[in-house]
Amino acid sequence: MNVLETIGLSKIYGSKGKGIVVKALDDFSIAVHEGEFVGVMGPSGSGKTTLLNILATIDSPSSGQVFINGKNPHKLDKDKLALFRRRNLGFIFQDFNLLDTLSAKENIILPLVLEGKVQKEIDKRVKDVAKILNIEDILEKRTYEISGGQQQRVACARALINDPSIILADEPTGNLDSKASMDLMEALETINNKRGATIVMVTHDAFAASFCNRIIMIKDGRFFLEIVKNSSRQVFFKEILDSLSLIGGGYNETI
Ligand SMILES: Nc1ncnc2c1ncn2[C@@H]1O[C@H](COP(=O)(O)OP(=O)(O)OP(=O)(O)O)[C@@H](O)[C@H]1O
Repeated sequence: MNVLETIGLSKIYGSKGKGIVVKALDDFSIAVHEGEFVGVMGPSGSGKTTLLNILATIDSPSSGQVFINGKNPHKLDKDKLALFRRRNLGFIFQDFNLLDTLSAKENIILPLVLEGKVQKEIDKRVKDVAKILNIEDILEKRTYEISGGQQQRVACARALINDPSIILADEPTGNLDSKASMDLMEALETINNKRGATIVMVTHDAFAASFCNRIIMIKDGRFFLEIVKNSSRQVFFKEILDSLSLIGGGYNETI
């Protein structure tokens, strides 16, 4: 079953009258099945953030449609949309986006408190996700008392706690060192494998991308190519590097 489907998405910024028109997405269609871990890659300015913002319903498309679990969230009114997002989407951002006045645990349970869940249910869920993400020992700490890597794993726990239909991650390793990136990607891989979470992750990082099952490359707002992991992560990593050198746009210089 497709958890996510986009049909002919286009996004135009600016107005023709003012002479500045940018076509950030151009007839872009993808389908993501339940339980997939999909990476979105492409050169700077290719439309990745625009796509993620539209999927996250932060922005709306100029034309085309988005379906999440068969429903088009862009057609919902404000109240229904807030509920839809809380129940269907989990978010992981580059800069963690945790509230520093709250403890790690309080950050994680926020979506459940908003849903009015009972304490027993909340405690059980926190215990489960904390174990998967190896953050059991830091639950009572404030965000400024824990490392960046731990903060990002707390953010993952918050994204996962409501069992969303899909987790959207925007450059989740962007602010992490290589050890913390490795820990985070292993955690996302476990969430995907053991909990069957569907994840769509935008990344520049070929190493992080090698943990995905499938990579979609985007160039100038259009679908460019896709690669599917068929063997080991190491082989997939090499295939990703090869595709990035093909797509150009600055990737060639960094490889
Ligand atoms: N609010 C906006 N108004 C006008 N143009 C925009 C706006 N947001 C993005 N763009 C333009 O749309 C295009 C796609 O931008 P987008 O941020 O989606 O790319 P990206 O692939 O995420 O880039 P990066 O990897 O550098 O973050 C770019 O040409 C960008 O300048």
